[in-house]
Amino acid sequence: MRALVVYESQWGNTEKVAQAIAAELGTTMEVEIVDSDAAPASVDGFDLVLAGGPTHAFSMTRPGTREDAVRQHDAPRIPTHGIREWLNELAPAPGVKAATFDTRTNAPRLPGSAARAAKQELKSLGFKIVTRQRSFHVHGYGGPLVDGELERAAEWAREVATGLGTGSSVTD
Ligand SMILES: Cc1cc2nc3c(=O)[nH]c(=O)nc-3n(C[C@H](O)[C@H](O)[C@H](O)COP(=O)(O)O)c2cc1C
Repeated sequence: MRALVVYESQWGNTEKVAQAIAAELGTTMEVEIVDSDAAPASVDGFDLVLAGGPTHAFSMTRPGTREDAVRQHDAPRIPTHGIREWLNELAPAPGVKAATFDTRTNAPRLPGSAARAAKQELKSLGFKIVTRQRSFHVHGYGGPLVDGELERAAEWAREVATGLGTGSSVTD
């Protein structure tokens, strides 16, 4: 079993969550973790794909929201290719297993989720969603992560690994 974890991150919170997920999956399978800017255009050779990014304006980031993060909130880095752009260019992969995650601000609690939007894109590319998407919370916009979120990330990764064996797919 080979897994690919693709993440996008401006302050590093989603990156930390992705690393916790990759480390947990790595106890039972081979895992590659890449930034969305460096993610491959095809997932050939992978059996499982996990994609995660920050929630911006109730969904996946866009170039404009990433610029706002830098200009208005002093984010230290700006991806040129977020998860949205990566998915837009990704080759279809019928039957490849997948799940999505995101980070969101803890206060105020807002509706919408990058993970939900990314899941819909993966489904339309033929991926089989094996576990319900999961959100992890940060303080404010820049973080840090709320206490316990990295443990929740590892727990979610164990759920994903367990879901691989059941053969069922998640539809909502
Ligand atoms: C322009 C912008 C829009 C945002 N919109 C939302 C939102 O709609 N809902 C939410 O929960 N958090 C929102 N956030 C907070 C981000 O989700 C938060 O910055 C992110 O989780 C940090 O992750 P990172 O360190 O990986 O970049 C927004 C942040 C920015 C900069």
